[in-house]
Amino acid sequence: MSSREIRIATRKSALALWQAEYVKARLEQAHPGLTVSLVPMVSRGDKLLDSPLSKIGGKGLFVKELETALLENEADIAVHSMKDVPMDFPQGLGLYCICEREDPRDAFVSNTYASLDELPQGSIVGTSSLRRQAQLLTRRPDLQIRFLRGNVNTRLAKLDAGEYDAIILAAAGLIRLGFEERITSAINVEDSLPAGGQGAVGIECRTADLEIQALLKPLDHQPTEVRVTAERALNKHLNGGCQVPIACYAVLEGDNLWLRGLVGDPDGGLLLTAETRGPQTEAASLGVQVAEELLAKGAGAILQKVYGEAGPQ
Ligand SMILES: NCc1[nH]cc(CCC(=O)O)c1CC(=O)O
Repeated sequence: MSSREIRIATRKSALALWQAEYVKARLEQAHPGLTVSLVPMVSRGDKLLDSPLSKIGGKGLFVKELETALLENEADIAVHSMKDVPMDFPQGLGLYCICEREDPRDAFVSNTYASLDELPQGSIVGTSSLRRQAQLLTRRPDLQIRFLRGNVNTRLAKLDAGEYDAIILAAAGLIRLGFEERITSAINVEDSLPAGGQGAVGIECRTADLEIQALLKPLDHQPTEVRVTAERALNKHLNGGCQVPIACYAVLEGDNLWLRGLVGDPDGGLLLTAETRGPQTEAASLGVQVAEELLAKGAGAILQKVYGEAGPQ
């Protein structure tokens, strides 16, 4: 079995390559003698880095090429940031492994100010996440949110060029790429509830490839999988992806899961929240439950407004 080669389809961004190398190292460590190689490819999302993703078809753009490579047997597994993985998989593919979660929080990064609270009135903050924007503007209606996209290195370079007073990034991406010291302050989940799956890496492969699925088993992290399952169930019920103002975050309390969800108006001023606690064996239904509560509070109207502008993913 270990004489088999595993080919990892990956995007070429620094973070994607880091994640693919991480999975390669973990697989080689778990299975001495196994050969693991990287198959780097350019996704449509990477070619369109400067346009608002919400206007060019959503996050799915980053995974489609990788999935095609799996289906055409040009690669065996694809490594993804869980927060970018669409809820549904093409026929013949599925998610078979979720690795241990890195810090799930959003990070405040500034060369001038120590924290969100210290930003002067009217400061310019870079993010292109409607989820971050909705939460920031609700807390600080005075801030000016400016569009910021590109990979992690590009975003930091734009901050350093003086285009923004501060930017918000996922702490996990910064930590993985060795930029932990650029995190000026991590933002409490109470102040910026993360995106579903943020900080977790997942592995997709062919449903029929039981041999690969067995090889992936040692990389699976059960607590992370349970948490991300609840978060993704919430997102799925709201038809959401990363490019919608939906946040959700689950933590384990013994055998119980505590799931918090939020839908916010990107223009600020309105954050709908809901939460529940229940047995971790019910992760998916807890997600649906919180999503239903958000809908009952009026989340549908906010999402309709966003989808109306961008189209559902
Ligand atoms: N949206 C892009 C993206 N996808 C995953 C990460 C970071 C790491 C992660 O969440 O695993 C990022 C960058 C960011 O949001 O700052």
